[in-house]
Amino acid sequence: MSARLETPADYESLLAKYDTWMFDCDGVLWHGDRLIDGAVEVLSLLRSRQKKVLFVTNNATKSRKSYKGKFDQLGVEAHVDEIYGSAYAAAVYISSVIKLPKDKKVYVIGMKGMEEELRDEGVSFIGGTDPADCTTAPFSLDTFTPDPAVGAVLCGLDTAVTYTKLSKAFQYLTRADPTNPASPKNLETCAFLATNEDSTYPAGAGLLPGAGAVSAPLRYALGRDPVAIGKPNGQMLDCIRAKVPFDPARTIMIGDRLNTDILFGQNGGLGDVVGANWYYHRIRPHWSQLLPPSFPDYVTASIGDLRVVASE
Ligand SMILES: O=C(O)[C@H](O)[C@H](O)COP(=O)(O)O
Ligand SMILES: [Mg+2]
Repeated sequence: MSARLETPADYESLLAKYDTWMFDCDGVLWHGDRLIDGAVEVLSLLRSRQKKVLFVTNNATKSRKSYKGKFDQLGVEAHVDEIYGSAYAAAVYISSVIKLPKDKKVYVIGMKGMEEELRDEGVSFIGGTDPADCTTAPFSLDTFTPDPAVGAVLCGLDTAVTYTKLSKAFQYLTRADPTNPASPKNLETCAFLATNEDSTYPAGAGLLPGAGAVSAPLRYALGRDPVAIGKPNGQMLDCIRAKVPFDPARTIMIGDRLNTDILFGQNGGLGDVVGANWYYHRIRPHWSQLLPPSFPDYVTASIGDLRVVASE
């Protein structure tokens, strides 16, 4: 079971053990645009101790560059090569792992961040923030002409998700065999990808439906799950490793979700994982059946608690 971090000695022992500190963002560094108390001091303390600081977020609404803007706005020191989001990981996965042919496109259910990362990776896309897709007008198959170049659907957190977007994505994902959505022919013709599957995300005073809740209608209609690229998937760690050398045994992950952050740390063979701002998120039923409960090595109320070291 998890040990509670309490005394300066508890924190000093982690500082001695770990050179690289990976931080989840939503729910650990901030809630929406409200910074967690003490986050700035703790990050500068780690930098003063020559620690490598990395930010690893499943939030696909922003690109790494636009996240840098958010960090700047909040007065948090961060460099683009320290920031890894699921939009970036998904763009790299499409361009370098599944190697989507250059004449193919991605149909996007997502926001500007996903579009920026796909563009930066040279991946063509449609949908996303296109006003023709972000419409609440009724969707009609009679007037819809699918783009024959679409070879993948990528779904992430999209606060402007519409029935039109879901319907177009569903058409692309069942084009080869419309009578049997889950048929292997559909799988071969169009990849079903998700940046991440977080059921909720902490925004300001409470929780909102997360990326997993955006792709859920498609999962239900298709009768199959997407390939989820963000945490806990190792793809995120591969993206980091490609840019920043780190020793997993001397790396610690701090997160607020069992089935993404904690599992990501454990799957990646990281030294320890710490649950911060800790509340056991509801784990969607099918997760709890498929996965053994993963618990952090340590828990703390907030990353701000690490200040106890600085106050010595
Ligand atoms: O996509 C979502 O549901 C949220 O953006 C996600 O939960 C937040 O990502 P985090 O920074 O906690 O990994
Ligand atoms: Mg989080």
